[in-house]
Amino acid sequence: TWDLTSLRCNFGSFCECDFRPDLPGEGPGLECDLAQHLAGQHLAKALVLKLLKAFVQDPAPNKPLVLSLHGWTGTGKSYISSLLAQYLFRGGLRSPHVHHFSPIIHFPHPSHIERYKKDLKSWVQGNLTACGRSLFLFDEMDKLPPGLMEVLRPFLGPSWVVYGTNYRKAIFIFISNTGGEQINQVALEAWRSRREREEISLQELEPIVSRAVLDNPHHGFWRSGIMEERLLDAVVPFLPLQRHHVRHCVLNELAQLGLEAQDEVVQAVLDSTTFFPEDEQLFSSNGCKTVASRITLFL
Ligand SMILES: Nc1ncnc2c1ncn2[C@@H]1O[C@H](COP(=O)(O)OP(=O)(O)OP(=O)(O)O)[C@@H](O)[C@H]1O
Repeated sequence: TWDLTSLRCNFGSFCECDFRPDLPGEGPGLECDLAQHLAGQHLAKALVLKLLKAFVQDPAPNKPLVLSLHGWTGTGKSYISSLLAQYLFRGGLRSPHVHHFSPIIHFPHPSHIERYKKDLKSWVQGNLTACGRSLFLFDEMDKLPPGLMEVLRPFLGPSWVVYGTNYRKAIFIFISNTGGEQINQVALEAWRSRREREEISLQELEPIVSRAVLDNPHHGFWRSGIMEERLLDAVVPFLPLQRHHVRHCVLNELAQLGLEAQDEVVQAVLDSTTFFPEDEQLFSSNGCKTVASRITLFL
């Protein structure tokens, strides 16, 4: 049987599939959701919104949008990615045009690297042929078998157009903890010298994070040429979360459960959170990662 959508998709570069971007600042939309719910990430929020708006408004982008998210555990990298999927694609993470790769699930055996390479390449190519507006999410980039990511390089640049499908409309997001310790150090030094957290700039973090990636042989970009050829549109740093950010996460979670903010619950979650460094007790050891599960203990 003929599927009309895929027929249109195969023959036209206009195919937008499930792509329904909803980004603007007023009313519901990604910007509003991030403003309300994303705690403590002024750089990531501004950068992602700016790049995404420009990309989505461009009917013929000259390369795919390629973002690499970096930061300590539980600081919102997966969270922002799932919101992005939700506000770009009907069905969000469950849309058939949103593809999520996790090393443990998809690439568990380093000895199968050649097969993974072949499969990944044909998977990306096949899906981009079906829909130029696809989102590819790669989690835990620092746990991938070495060499795998080099098959993606041709898809991330400006010149990959095949069979009338515009490969340059895709979005690639890469997530890792690489650079997290370095970002934490900058945030700690800022705090120690009484600088506002919001004064920390991308210009100061970007080279530090890029260096950490280039120096990490376990990161998927290692020797892939992706960094060297400047195929990333942005390195997006996530700052470590402080006590008041964790509090924000607790309030988000309670609202999500349809519950009023209860001081005892907020306090109990904060009391059970561990902070570092030892002396200052400033940043949450696992960000907001275990907030949801701990809340249920105190309700
Ligand atoms: N900055 C934040 N603002 C609001 N909520 C957050 C933030 N960071 C984390 N959370 C909450 O904590 C949960 C876990 O965070 P998330 O999975 O995004 O962490 P991560 O940065 O991807 O961590 P990891 O590096 O361990 O994968 C999210 O689903 C979200 O509910």
